[in-house]
Amino acid sequence: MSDNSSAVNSVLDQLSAQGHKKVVFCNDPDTGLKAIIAIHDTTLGPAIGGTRMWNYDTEAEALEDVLRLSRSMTYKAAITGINLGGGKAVIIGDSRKGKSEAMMRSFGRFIKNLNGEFITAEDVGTTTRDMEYIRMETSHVTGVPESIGGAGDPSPFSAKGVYLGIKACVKEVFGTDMLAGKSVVVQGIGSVGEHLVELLRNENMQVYVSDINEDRLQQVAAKYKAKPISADKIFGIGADIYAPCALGATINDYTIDKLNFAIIAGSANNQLADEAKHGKMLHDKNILFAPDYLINAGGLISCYSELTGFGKKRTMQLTEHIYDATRSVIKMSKQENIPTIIAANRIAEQRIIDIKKIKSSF
Ligand SMILES: NC(=O)c1ccc[n+]([C@@H]2O[C@H](COP(=O)([O-])OP(=O)(O)OC[C@H]3O[C@@H](n4cnc5c(N)ncnc54)[C@H](O)[C@@H]3O)[C@@H](O)[C@H]2O)c1
Repeated sequence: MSDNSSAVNSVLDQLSAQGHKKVVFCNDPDTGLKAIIAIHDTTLGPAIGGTRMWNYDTEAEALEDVLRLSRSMTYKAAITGINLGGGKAVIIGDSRKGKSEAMMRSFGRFIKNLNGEFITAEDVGTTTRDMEYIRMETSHVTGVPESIGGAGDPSPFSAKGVYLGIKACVKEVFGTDMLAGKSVVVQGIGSVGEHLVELLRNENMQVYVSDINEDRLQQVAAKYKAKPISADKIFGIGADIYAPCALGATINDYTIDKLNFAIIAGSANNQLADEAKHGKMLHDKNILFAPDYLINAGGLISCYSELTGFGKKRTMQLTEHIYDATRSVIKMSKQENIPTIIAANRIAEQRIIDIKKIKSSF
């Protein structure tokens, strides 16, 4: 028998390192499903997190991604003031070729077996249709279409939160939250990016847009009178704000010295390749970073509303808190001379500590 103990230890070590509660590996040869569900923390409520389908090169890469993303969900829910914990799921495979109803329903059964400890939603590589398939097997799924009782597409709420986060940062840097005349580069004009461009153009901002999908780039640029720029020009442009709305880790060892912006505020999850290192470098360079998990929480709030039965009005009210929450993070960062991401983490962690206390008191 081969000795797998070091591999097992290394997975458990990874869980311990970031404080994860549980990881479930899902394997269904009949449908080709290979997935990992990570539950980071459930102090505040059941763990919620999207299901991402991605063609990871290795299982180790998939595990690393799901652990990182599930931890962010804990912080996002905590700082937003909602009663949910953090989780995430990844399905390993090509979402354009490898998906089927049977696979999604099989995945739904794995979620069902967690008895409500994990609730999922749409993410990169999955659609509302996939959520409908999961719903056929379990009620522990949100972001299903409005036609079957869900809250529908969360991206307008995500964009609204990012817009409010930008406003809070502009207030700090320029002394007023008027956006007119300020310049912004929006990287990635998909579901969230397009809504954001609309909100920013409505305020007469000078908006540069970039997307690897050339047709979409030209279409969105023309629709909102934004300026299209190629992906490799992003860091050459000097603008007031950089709004990463594509994939994560765009602030890394290679890009950090090229950043010519006063503010970074966008929807992409995990924008800092190394949270501690790059958060500190931005702080030292006097670039104001709006913590991604805070300002992109509108989508999570929409899912929470779906679970609790709130309507769109209440969802928007909760999303509007993102402005004040961002201001609080900036205030703490200044007072304690710490990076904004560290300030946000402390506020989120404090809420979890406080709620843990009241849970043990009765
Ligand atoms: N949809 C939501 O409500 C929501 C909520 C929170 C966080 N987010 C995060 O925000 C980001 C955008 O989400 P979305 O739903 O708009 O995704 P999406 O898939 O609809 O859009 C992403 C866009 O980015 C483009 N893109 C990819 N790589 C690029 C690159 N290198 N340069 C420029 N463009 C690139 C894609 O072509 C696409 O148009 C993701 O990181 C997502 O995890 C989304």
